[in-house]
Amino acid sequence: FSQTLLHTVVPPELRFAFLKLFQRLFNCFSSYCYYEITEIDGVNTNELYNAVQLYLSSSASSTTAGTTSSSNRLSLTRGLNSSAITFGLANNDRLSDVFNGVSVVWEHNVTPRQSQTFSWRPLPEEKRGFTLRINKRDQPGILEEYLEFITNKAMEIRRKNQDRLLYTNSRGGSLDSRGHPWESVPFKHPSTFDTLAMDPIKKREIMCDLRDFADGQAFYKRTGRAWKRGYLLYGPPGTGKSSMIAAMANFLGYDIYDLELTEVNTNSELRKLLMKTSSKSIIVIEDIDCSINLTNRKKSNGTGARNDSVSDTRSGSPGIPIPGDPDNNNGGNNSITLSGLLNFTDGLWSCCGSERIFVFTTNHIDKLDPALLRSGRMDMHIHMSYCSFPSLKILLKTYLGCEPGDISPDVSSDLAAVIDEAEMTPADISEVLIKNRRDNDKALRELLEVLRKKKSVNRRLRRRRLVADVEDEAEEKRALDSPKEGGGAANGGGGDDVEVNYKKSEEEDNGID
Ligand SMILES: Nc1ncnc2c1ncn2[C@@H]1O[C@H](COP(=O)(O)OP(=O)(O)OP(=O)(O)O)[C@@H](O)[C@H]1O
Ligand SMILES: [Mg+2]
Repeated sequence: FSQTLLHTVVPPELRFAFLKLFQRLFNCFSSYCYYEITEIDGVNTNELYNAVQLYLSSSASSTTAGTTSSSNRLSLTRGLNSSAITFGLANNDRLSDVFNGVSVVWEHNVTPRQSQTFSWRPLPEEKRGFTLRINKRDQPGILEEYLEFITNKAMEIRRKNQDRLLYTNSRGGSLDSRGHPWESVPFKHPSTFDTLAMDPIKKREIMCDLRDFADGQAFYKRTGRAWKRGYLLYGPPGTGKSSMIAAMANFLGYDIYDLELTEVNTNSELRKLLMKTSSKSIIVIEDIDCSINLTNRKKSNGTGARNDSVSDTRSGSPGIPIPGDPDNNNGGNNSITLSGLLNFTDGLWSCCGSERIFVFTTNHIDKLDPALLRSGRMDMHIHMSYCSFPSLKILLKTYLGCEPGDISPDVSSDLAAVIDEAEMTPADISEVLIKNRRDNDKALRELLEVLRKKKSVNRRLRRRRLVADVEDEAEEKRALDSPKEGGGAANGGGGDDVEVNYKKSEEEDNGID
């Protein structure tokens, strides 16, 4: 009505000035402030617009129950790499929100773009934006805090909606068209802490540790520590180390960077890879003992003068330069070193992002340099062990749907009696269960049989090892005593030992089997 009046009464040349005056008057008497957040800011996409859209989508989805939206028409979208559908305000719809006790109103404005002005990239046909209305008396205190809250919330929603990504550096040092050294695929591993077979107490401890880490921003800031954490997973093949990493990523909603160390040529390449990782991610180096030679940090450049206090003195392995050694400048080396790796996890560069978890896995913890194992470097050492009875119960539930009450007490106690000595990995046991998953009784029978067989094989092996050890010991004694008189007595003693141990273990075996 006002516009029609304006057009009829005011001559065209005065209209603009009149409109401005009217707006000023309106602003003087209005008790609200209005903020425009447009989709395109000049030629760039306005990140704040996307954040507001996502934030309002979470409120809008709850308005289907009719709480704050002024209409019941919502737009639905599904983004790239996302399995979730987001709700949004439809064109020119309004939504009220309350933050820290202050009410605000959002309006989504969509108007056709009038004429296609010159631009380096095609602009959308519609002009989109949000208008935020805040009461003038509330505005000074709330605005900044509210927008930061929206940005953080949007990030959280984006992470929750977006499928995890699995990155790899398997292209070697080459970069993709965007100059990125990592390649990514959607990460769809279904392993979770529910399906992971391990001691429930240990599992809860790990989950609490991860939760504390993810919620610990204030703690890490207060204590002056970099917001990162290291886990070393060790144990025989097939005990669930990789499954644990997938479960961690799914639990926290983090991406995974699977670092193939054999594809990295230099320390600086390693640093570049680190710089290109994002926050909220798990950086994984699998089978770290096989990736590079990480054993000896003794000087290798021929001088032999200096020995690092944490070095492993095993002989035979080629040396790795010592960090900070003036004779041995790592920066110029064209190979990756242990010090480079330690800087990667621990040094100043490791803090170029935040909220990151480092996970190393190995089948042979004894092969690792003590420097890697030192506390503070790998914060938690997690032993993935052979299947125990509590772990077996989880596998039976996952694969056969058997609750503990579904298994007869006899079978249950038979399984409990053999499982530890059978030393079977969860991977081996799951194979037996998968094969017989259509018939629970058959699966349990076969499992018991396999476990018993494995147990007696283990016993025989142990017995043989014991005999061999005692014989070796006796042999050594004989060699030492041979120049002296009376060596025969020592020999005789050693021989008796063998006999006694042999008999004892045979009796044990017969008794149980
Ligand atoms: N603890 C476990 N809980 C549930 N499933 C497991 C567990 N351990 C192994 N599995 C099963 O066995 C398969 C192999 O396990 P996984 O790859 O996690 O073992 P790993 O310890 O990483 O072995 P490797 O040392 O050879 O890399 C998985 O697909 C998984 O289904
Ligand atoms: Mg693995």
